[in-house]
Amino acid sequence: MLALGKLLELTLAGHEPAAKLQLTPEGTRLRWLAEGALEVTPPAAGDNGLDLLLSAGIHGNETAPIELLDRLLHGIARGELKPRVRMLFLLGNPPAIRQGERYVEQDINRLFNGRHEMSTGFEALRACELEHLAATFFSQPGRTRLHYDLHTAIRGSKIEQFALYPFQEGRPRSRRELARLSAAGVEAVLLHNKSSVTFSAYTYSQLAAESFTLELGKARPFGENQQVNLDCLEARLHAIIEGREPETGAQDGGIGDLQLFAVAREIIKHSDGFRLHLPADVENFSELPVGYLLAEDLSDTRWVVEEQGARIIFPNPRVKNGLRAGILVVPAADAHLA
Ligand SMILES: O=C(O)CCC(=O)N[C@@H](CCC(=O)O)C(=O)O
Ligand SMILES: [Zn+2]
Repeated sequence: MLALGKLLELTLAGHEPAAKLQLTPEGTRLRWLAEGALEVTPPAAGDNGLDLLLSAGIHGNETAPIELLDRLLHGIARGELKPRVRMLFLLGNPPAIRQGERYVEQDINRLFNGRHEMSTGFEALRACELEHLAATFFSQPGRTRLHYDLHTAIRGSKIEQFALYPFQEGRPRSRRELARLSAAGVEAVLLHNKSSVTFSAYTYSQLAAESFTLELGKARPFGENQQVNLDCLEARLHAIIEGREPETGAQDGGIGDLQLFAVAREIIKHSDGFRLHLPADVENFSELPVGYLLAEDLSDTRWVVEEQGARIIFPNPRVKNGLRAGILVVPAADAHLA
């Protein structure tokens, strides 16, 4: 196997490879760009015009997606997986991955879309570097751009695998991409309704990629991900990478059984007085009845459920003040698909 295929090993060891460029016998080029960053370029004759960015480890303790990228890269570096797409592999927060923590000083996934400029510390610098790496990768005109930012969640979920679709004013959601996600085993998609500071929001709004945050199960340490079943996604990624993706049914409008949700409200923690009235082990997509007192904060702020069919995702009272402590979602009435 080509040594550059061992991006995860290099990153865990904090090593810079001596040789930055390597070729497989078929002519696929692997180029190390920075810590945790590797570009894969197929032979020109086989290139099908897709630029695919796969990122994981934006949160350092979400290891199943990191292991998935590691398997894909090993396959490419061994010549078993033969890419027909340009690819950029990014391991988002190497120090946090080494420590097995979500982040070290601050959550990188709150520092994109320029937010890093208002902050300090290495995570702000890394967010800036990741933006540049993605912008350079997606700078070639006339190509199709796709970004999957792979995560696992802090808690269990009633819907195991789901995606979050960023928002940009006036831009319709892609039926084709939703069908592709459905075929990859994703069961639900949450449609954001405002711009955001996540990595997928940045590549979607600034780099014109089709971008998604994928939540693939519950976060566990390296080697303990037997319960996270990535078989369906992995098979679909193999097919995308090798340019042999079966028809998704999107042409006849089909997105299968994919459930679509809209953001009703984001719950923001404003102070240390914030109290979330949910059991510690509540699962994502748990339904909440109308009238339920979800949270309270200083100055008599009360978050009471008003929406029929509301469900909670990502409840987390431990976030820093000013950040999102949960999202209330409802079934999407109008998805505006193209
Ligand atoms: O499990 C949780 O509470 C958080 C899971 C997580 O990290 N989710 C992402 C979603 C990003 C998005 O809204 O697209 C995040 O919060 O960064
Ligand atoms: Zn995450």
